[in-house]
Amino acid sequence: MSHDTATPMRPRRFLPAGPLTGRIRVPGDKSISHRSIMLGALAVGETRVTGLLEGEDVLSTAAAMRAMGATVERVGEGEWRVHGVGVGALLQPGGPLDMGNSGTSTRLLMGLVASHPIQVSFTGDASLSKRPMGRVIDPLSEMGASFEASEGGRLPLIVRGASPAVPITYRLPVASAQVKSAILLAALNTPGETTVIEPVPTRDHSERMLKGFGADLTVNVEADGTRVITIKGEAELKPQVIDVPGDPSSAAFFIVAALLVPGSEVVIENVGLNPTRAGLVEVLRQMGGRIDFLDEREVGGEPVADLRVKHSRLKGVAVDPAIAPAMIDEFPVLFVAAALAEGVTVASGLDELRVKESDRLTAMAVALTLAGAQIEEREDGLVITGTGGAPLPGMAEGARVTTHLDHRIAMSMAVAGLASSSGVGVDDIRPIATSFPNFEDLLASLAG
Ligand SMILES: O=C(O)C1=C[C@@H](OP(=O)(O)O)[C@@H](O)[C@H](O)C1
Ligand SMILES: C=C(OP(=O)(O)O)C(=O)O
Repeated sequence: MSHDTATPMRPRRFLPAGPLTGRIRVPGDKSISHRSIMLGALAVGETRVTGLLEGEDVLSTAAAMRAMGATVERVGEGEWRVHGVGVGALLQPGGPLDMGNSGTSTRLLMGLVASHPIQVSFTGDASLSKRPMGRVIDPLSEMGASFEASEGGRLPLIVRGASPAVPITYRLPVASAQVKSAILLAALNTPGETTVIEPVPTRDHSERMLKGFGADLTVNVEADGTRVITIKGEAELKPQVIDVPGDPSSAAFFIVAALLVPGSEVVIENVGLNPTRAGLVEVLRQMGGRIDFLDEREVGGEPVADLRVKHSRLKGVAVDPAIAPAMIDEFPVLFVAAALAEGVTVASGLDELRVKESDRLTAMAVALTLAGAQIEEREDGLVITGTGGAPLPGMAEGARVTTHLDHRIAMSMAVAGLASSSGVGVDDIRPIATSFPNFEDLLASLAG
């Protein structure tokens, strides 16, 4: 769904809150939800999914897989059934695929299409149309696919799949799970063995799920931590039953809100804690955040726990750049936590944040400054001097921060509003529905 034309902007002011208390459950993990539908659509037979995130990004993936021949049906809240067409049997869609705001849908589906004998045109909203696709065009071209992209390798673009595609060995030049996954998905319908070399580990849901669906995939970790992922092509995927764990990237907003608002104590149930995703909790604990894991268990092949979070006095830290991939989507809300900590937080090595739904370094530097925080923007990160626990001043009535069609900026600044003296105005909360449709309801339930 595209926000730029479909409905008018929805501004909202987020006011200071009293203690946040209670138990909540956040929606299913967005990365795992996308992959459940894509892999289900390639398996022959019925894949059953519970806990699927019904956000706009995942609905874009569902619509695209339907357009390419799969049956993708909602049978209840978060409960979906997918009947796949089989690897190699995707159909040419009748028209362009609208990817809305979703980078994951676009890049992973470009990979799938690249090794099928079809031609597909991809479009997206104003935010997605600014994001770089060259990073997937390069390896997929080596595999034999051809592309007609807009200037700078951007959407709208056309992919012409290769049949047969050519297996490659590719060393990732950027730490990106989307690029890795695009190549692995293309490899499913490519004869021979395709190898992706990952010098810096990124989220490994594709590897876990491809193995779960029966693909022949191996991961070797070298002495320096480099991961070498090899997958055999012309795979036959078997349908699965998948229970999607709660999204740690969505839980992040409530973790930080509970840490910042005095008197808060919140339990967030069923949060995915895959080590390639759990960086935020580690950094917040280093800052002095009181976050306990209750009832640690496994859901859908992923580690999960209930998180108990209590208001805490946070201290600034130098964030180790090596942890960035394990919390890449959580930096905007970490910056909010840092703005109320005691002392200075330095976050660096974050060039990738400039090519997300917005330039998240500039967007957060500008927004937090408007809310009264002390921020220095650097080329690859931010330096934030915290208030020492005092609320942010907030903003005058009628003033609004710009979210640039970026859900994570909107939700991060909502949290800043709760932890402010006079509230924070957000210019547009529509994008929140891309990843977290019931964010406002859960916030209201905790604020009593
Ligand atoms: O593979 C995925 O599901 C994702 C990978 C990350 O993107 P990059 O691969 O661009 O880092 C992340 O930011 C995005 O929200 C989801
Ligand atoms: C970067 C994100 O998503 P995507 O790349 O799928 O648009 C995100 O959800 O923060």
